[in-house]
Amino acid sequence: MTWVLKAENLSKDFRLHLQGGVRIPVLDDVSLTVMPGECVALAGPSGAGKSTLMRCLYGNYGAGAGRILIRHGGEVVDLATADPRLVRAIRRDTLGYVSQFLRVIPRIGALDIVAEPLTARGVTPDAARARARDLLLRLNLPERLHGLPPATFSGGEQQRINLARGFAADYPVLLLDEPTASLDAANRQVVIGVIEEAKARGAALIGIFHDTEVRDRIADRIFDVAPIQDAA
Ligand SMILES: Nc1ncnc2c1ncn2[C@@H]1O[C@H](COP(=O)(O)OP(=O)(O)OP(=O)(O)O)[C@@H](O)[C@H]1O
Repeated sequence: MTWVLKAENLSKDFRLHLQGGVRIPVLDDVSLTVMPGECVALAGPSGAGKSTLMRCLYGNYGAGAGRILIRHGGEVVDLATADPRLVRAIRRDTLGYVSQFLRVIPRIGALDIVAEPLTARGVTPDAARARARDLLLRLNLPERLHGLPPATFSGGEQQRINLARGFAADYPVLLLDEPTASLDAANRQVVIGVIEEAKARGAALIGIFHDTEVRDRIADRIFDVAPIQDAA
């Protein structure tokens, strides 16, 4: 079997222009290879750079050095240097990201927010909504909420909509940022089940899981993100 995502010698600094250009080194020579069907948990103390690494892997932050290779449509692409149109195509077809907080779109109902990654790929609206409905119900989001814009939903409801959106489209690679942070025990179990199914179909998952019970259940290995002063 061959890898689906490979970060090679990744480095990332932040430069604080409002503070006289102070440089904050966060990632230094990080290399990580992820296989299909594998779940890698990013670990390390607060401030070590886990979220920064995730954002680099999604192409949100440019890397100061290194490559982020991803298999996309039979080709290997370097996300760190890909042009924005290709990055959009990768995010549509190959690389999903479940962030901690839902980005609410005014006036769009929960069902359509979840169905959108599928319709973006050309799935018919009816089929996309049917899949979205199934996932929302499985995540205990009652039907009466499906048509409503989620701006006023609780934190846990919004997180479940985000999860349904992330898992609707069967991405080959999925990034998960604390996917169970706002959930009760019953919903955590549902999410563990959804994640296990994604792994079984061959999805590669990279996540930050502060919830150790969830991490122990689903992670195949831990990848330590070392604070830079310790790594030196
Ligand atoms: N946009 C930014 N500009 C400047 N510094 C940043 C930025 N984002 C993160 N940092 C700094 O980078 C370091 C790593 O932050 P990051 O959020 O990646 O850590 P983390 O390991 O995810 O922490 P936590 O577990 O607390 O969420 C921190 O020192 C943080 O202050």
